[in-house]
Amino acid sequence: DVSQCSAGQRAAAGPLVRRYEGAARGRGVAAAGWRVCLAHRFEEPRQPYGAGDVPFHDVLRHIGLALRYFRWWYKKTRIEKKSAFIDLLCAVPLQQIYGCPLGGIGGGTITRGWRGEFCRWQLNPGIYHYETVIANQFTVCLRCKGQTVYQQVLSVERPSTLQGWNWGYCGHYAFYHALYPRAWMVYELPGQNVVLTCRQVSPVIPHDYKDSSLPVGVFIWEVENGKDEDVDVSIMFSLQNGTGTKEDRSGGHWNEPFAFEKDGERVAGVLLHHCTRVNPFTLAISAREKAGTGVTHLTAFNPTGSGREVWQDLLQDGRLDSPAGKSSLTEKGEVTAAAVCASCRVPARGHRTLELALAWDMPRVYFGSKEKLHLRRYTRFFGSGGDAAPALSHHALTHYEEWERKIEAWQKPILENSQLPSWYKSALFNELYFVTDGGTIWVELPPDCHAEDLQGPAGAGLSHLLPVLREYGRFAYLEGQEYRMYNTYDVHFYASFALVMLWPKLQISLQYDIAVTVVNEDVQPRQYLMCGQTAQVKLKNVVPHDIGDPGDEPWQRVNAYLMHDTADWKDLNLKFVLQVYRDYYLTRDSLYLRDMWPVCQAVMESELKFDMDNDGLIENGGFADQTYDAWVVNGASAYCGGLWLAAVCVMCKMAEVLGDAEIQQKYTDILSKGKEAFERMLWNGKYYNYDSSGSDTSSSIMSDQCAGQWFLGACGLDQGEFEVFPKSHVVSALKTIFEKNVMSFAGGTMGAVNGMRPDGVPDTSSVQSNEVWIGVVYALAATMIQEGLVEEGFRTAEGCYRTVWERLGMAFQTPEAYREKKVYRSLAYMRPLSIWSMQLALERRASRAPAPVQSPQVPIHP
Ligand SMILES: CC(C)CCC[C@@H](C)[C@H]1CC[C@H]2[C@@H]3CC=C4C[C@@H](O[C@@H]5O[C@H](CO)[C@@H](O)[C@H](O)[C@H]5O)CC[C@]4(C)[C@H]3CC[C@]12C
Repeated sequence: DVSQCSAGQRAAAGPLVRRYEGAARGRGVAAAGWRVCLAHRFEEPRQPYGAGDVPFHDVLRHIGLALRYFRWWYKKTRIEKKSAFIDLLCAVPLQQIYGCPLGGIGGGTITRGWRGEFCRWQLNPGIYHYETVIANQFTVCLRCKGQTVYQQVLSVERPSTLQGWNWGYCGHYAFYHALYPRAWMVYELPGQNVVLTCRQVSPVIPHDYKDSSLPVGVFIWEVENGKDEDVDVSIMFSLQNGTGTKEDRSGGHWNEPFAFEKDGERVAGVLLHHCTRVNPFTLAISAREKAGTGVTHLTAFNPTGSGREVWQDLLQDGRLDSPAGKSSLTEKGEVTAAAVCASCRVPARGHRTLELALAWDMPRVYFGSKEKLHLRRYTRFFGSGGDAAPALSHHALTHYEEWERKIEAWQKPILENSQLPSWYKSALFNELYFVTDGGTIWVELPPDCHAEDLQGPAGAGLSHLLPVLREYGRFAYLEGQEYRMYNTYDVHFYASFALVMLWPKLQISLQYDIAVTVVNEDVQPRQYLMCGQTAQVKLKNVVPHDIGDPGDEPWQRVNAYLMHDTADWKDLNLKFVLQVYRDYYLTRDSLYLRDMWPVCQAVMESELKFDMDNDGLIENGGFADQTYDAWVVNGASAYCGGLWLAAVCVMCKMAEVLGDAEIQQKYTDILSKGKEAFERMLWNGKYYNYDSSGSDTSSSIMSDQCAGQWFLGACGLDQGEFEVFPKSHVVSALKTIFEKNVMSFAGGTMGAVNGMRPDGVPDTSSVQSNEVWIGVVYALAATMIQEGLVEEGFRTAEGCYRTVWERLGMAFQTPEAYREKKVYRSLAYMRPLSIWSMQLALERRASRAPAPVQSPQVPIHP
């Protein structure tokens, strides 16, 4: 039966389905997730942060930076004709259209919008373009008693090309539902009594290091026939050869039909060979053939014309012509497309399934500099010859059920926990999109690679570097789609929870890569834009800001960021040490701990020089020397001082585990001095002051002041002999943040503002104190949960989720920051993955024991 839903159920489904006029609920659609009617409009206009939004005092303060940046930007973009790693002058405009991306980890991603469009592309690693390719569509054809009764492109668009197609599906009769890595689209076909549910599945499976790397997505079409007669149903999937850029017209592209049979399973479709000079690739559209399901194709058609020949072909008999042989090569200026069609008969009042897939094979990739060839992770399973698309398609269509079983087993305990709010379930899984759609790249180590090649001239002495990278490859993801730096480390600190909890080996591999860069240097001098001073790119024994720009040669040349000389940043080294212990605590990988131990000691030695007065506490340098890179800190500070004490604490713990008594004593002494100094200099009776400089804003309430405690709590080092920050102080600080930064800001509906003055007015002393950072808010919520302020934690985080996903239409592009009004900054950002630390906190509360990452999740009772 075609399942129906009532108006009440519609209302319960969320605020974005108010315009839904259909009655269908679809088939197998998850209960929790992000749901939106295809007729929805996001009303609130928001803009990227621009020069016009900078208050006068900031203009004066940053005038030097602005001039230096402009000079650098002009040389980069206009003279060298390259793109800037952060383009402050051409921000990506906000489009409130995105849905779940397709594809596994590190093989590139193709994002579909919630209206079904194919609109965001990342095939060249780390490089995005935002283009809706109009020919990429699903079209349905219904036939009764040998006559076509209905044929419709399942798109609400009315484009100027392909005018021979029937566009303009009425969005009021369909909804989209995302629960990453799956999404559903439910279409009621007006006047037909037929409901289509398209389930989109990508292979993103925790603790899986094979199928999770595959560049594929599957579309399972559930067809429910509510009629009293049989219906022949066809779903046609059309795709342009390319990604919507000018390269689609560069000539030399061609298509060919294919069929692939293995283990008695056959898939058929069309390969679209995209023959560019750099990073050529093949797209494949296909469908699974089975008893009662026919698969037909059209090898090539012109997607810029009327498309009438395609339309008529399908209309005639619900099938495509299926010519044999290859298409000719496209001429310069010409674009080509192909289509595959799966058809079956659905009995009266019955149900059938059609399975289609999209795969893309770009096995060998160059980054912008084109210096080194990299092989993607999936090539170890499917080869690097560029001919894997048929096998990938076959694998996807014959394994998606297994993927779904694994995804369900992973998500079920969380989804079924009635004590968790529904928005949280959506946020937790949907924010995970960034693991794949963060410009992510996952590559193999070249087979002839030696430890010396990796460790650089200094040699890191990391005994397990080679085995780890050989087995699990190298992983990198961007700070943000607009902030094009890989593995930005001060931000990864927050996001790393998702990785260590779900793909711990990728976190370990990433950490090895960072460890290698620590012991190496890059003596090239360059000018830093914030202060204008010149210094070398990378100093020895410090953690880099990032692992490089995909527009250049990441891993080879680190520190793409040139706003500040981050050798003087106070947080990076500490964040490395904290992650090492957190990873060890969650994975129990003692080989990793042993390898990282000398690196931790080296970076802590570097850090010790920031304790100028030898009181056991580091001081900030009077510039924005940490992740809040436009918010000046001077003297002892709650953020960096807190991280420092937490790092010193884990040094003691690691020394204890490794039996290094001398180091343990050294850091125990520092810790006892430092704790005393921290309390004396920063505690004001209610919370920790922003810094100890005594400036006008020293007493600001920073939402992230408990970051050190957050990490200690996550690795079970927050009580007993390891208590660093007095419990009563932590709780008081969190309550103050909740009262001031959360509840006194935007009526408590937008999360926590970064900096609040004690009188309840946001701290406007810098461009960042006045922002809400979504990733910081999720981390803050986790800290609250850890400390027993569970309701406050959920309330705090909910504000961000509702603002981003429901009010501002920023689904699948959660930004770094927004302000109370008008602006946001840096779309599709890494930091919000920190929501997984909320999950860790909940699991810890439920079990009151360390949650080993390999075991199934326990039910949560917040
Ligand atoms: C005279 C002009 C009209 C005045 C112009 C003022 C502008 C120059 C500045 C106003 C806002 C500044 C930007 C704010 C944020 C930035 C982000 C930063 O990169 C990353 O940011 C993360 C924090 O969000 C940080 O944790 C990461 O480590 C960083 O990689 C880069 C600088 C900047 C873009 C900053 C630049 C100057 C302004 C635009």
